[in-house]
Amino acid sequence: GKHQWRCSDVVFLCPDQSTCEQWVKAISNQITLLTNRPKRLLVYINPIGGKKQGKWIYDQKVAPLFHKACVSTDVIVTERANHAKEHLQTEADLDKYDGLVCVGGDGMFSEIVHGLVTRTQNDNKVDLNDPGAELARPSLRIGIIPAGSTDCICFSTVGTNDPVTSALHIIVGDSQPMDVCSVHHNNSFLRFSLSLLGYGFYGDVLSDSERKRWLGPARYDLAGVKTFLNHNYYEGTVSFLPAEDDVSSPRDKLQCRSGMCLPENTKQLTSTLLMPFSDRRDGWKVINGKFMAVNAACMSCACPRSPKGLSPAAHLADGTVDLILVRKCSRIDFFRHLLRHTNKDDQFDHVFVEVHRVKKFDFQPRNSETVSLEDLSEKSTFTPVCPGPCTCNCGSAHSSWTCDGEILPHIAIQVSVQCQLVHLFARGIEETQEQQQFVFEDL
Ligand SMILES: Nc1ncnc2c1ncn2[C@@H]1O[C@H](COP(=O)(O)OP(=O)(O)OP(=O)(O)O)[C@@H](O)[C@H]1O
Ligand SMILES: CCCCCCCCCCCCC/C=C/[C@@H](O)[C@H](CO)NC(=O)CCCCC
Ligand SMILES: [Ca+2]
Repeated sequence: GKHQWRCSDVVFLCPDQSTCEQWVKAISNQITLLTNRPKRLLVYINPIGGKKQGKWIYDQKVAPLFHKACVSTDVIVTERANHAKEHLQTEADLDKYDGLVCVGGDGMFSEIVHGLVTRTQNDNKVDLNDPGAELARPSLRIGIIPAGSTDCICFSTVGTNDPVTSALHIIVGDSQPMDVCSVHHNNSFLRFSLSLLGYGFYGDVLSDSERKRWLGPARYDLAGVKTFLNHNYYEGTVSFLPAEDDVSSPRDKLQCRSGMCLPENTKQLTSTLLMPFSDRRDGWKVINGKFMAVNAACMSCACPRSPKGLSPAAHLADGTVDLILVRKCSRIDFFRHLLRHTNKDDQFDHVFVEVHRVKKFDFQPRNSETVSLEDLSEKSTFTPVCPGPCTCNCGSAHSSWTCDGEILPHIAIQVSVQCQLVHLFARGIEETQEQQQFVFEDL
């Protein structure tokens, strides 16, 4: 139930020893033929993510299953932030392995992706700072054993945050491609975004929650309430290149399910993404405004706190990102909007919310071409939305971007979807027949 997988024993009875040996041999031979199954894995464990249970979860729930399935492992328990990323980037002998395993949350998974993708670009002499470069795809798949606070990437790709389920998807060698957004500031690469890139509300929640890391997962709730009460809005310009196919839309209520987002279903998308960089302004749309939040979700961002996610119909590997613009509104309206993330109501059905399915977008804060966080820390260059005392709670002129839980050092950014850049040991969220029927009736 609820997308959870469990191990089950099957007992075969046979009349004599030699038949038994024949069966064992035949079964082993068949398993060897399953080339999708990984045999050697490199495992990174973040011992301090989430409730600090990463090591325990791996040792108690995952390692015994790998052992049973004859999957050999090298395990690295990280000693500091960026340990896993640097190890992958420079040291790890990747030819020895069939895949990587990340035991931790979204932040740890982001480290692994950054390490692996950077290593792949270096090996292929691709310049990450060039926003128009075609990135090389890593050959190793990544498995996520959820042990963080939000674990939204695991939840959105498997349907549950359960270490045993994730371990079994790794063992059977599932494969799910995944879109990644690259984020640049002018011609310098900042980061990849794998789940939520958020300015305004989520940027403020994350900035505040980083100061409360000692609180564990509860830090997000406390920072969320504080940010909600501050009720800040921010001015800026969003320019975007809409995804031109009209077959899908962020409001079509068609959730991404197992088998939908596979390379064979989305071949045409990868080719349209490789347009020359110089043509990039054709077909772009520009929106100026005062925003409570500018969010970009390249997958649904479903998590236990919001089971249908930030953009329920976003697809895992369709080469697009859903850009959600929440304009300045009253506190009660914003509360209604937030609340709809937690129930079945449509969070986009408000006059102050619009959502676009896009391939690329830029954000430029008002009154600034090159604002960086260093600039913001200097009072002299600080430009408030409302000069002098005001009653609008504008607080400060600029928010910051959160990128999978990390704060970006720049506010003016350019974002571009890298279609199916990485592959996970997952198969997307599986659906029961009743659930399919329900979606059909809804449509
Ligand atoms: N040994 C370590 N000591 C300190 N920090 C670490 C260590 N290993 C990894 N990290 C950092 O910890 C950060 C948070 O980890 P992780 O994502 O696993 O947990 P979380 O923040 O609780 O969960 P989530 O990202 O799902 O909210 C990561 O960004 C990672 O860079
Ligand atoms: C009235 C009730 C209001 C409830 C509103 C709930 C809305 C929840 C949407 C959550 C979307 C999470 C997307 C995941 C982002 C992760 O990459 C990031 C790092 O782990 N976590 C957060 O940003 C943590 C973000 C936490 C935000 C509160
Ligand atoms: Ca997508």
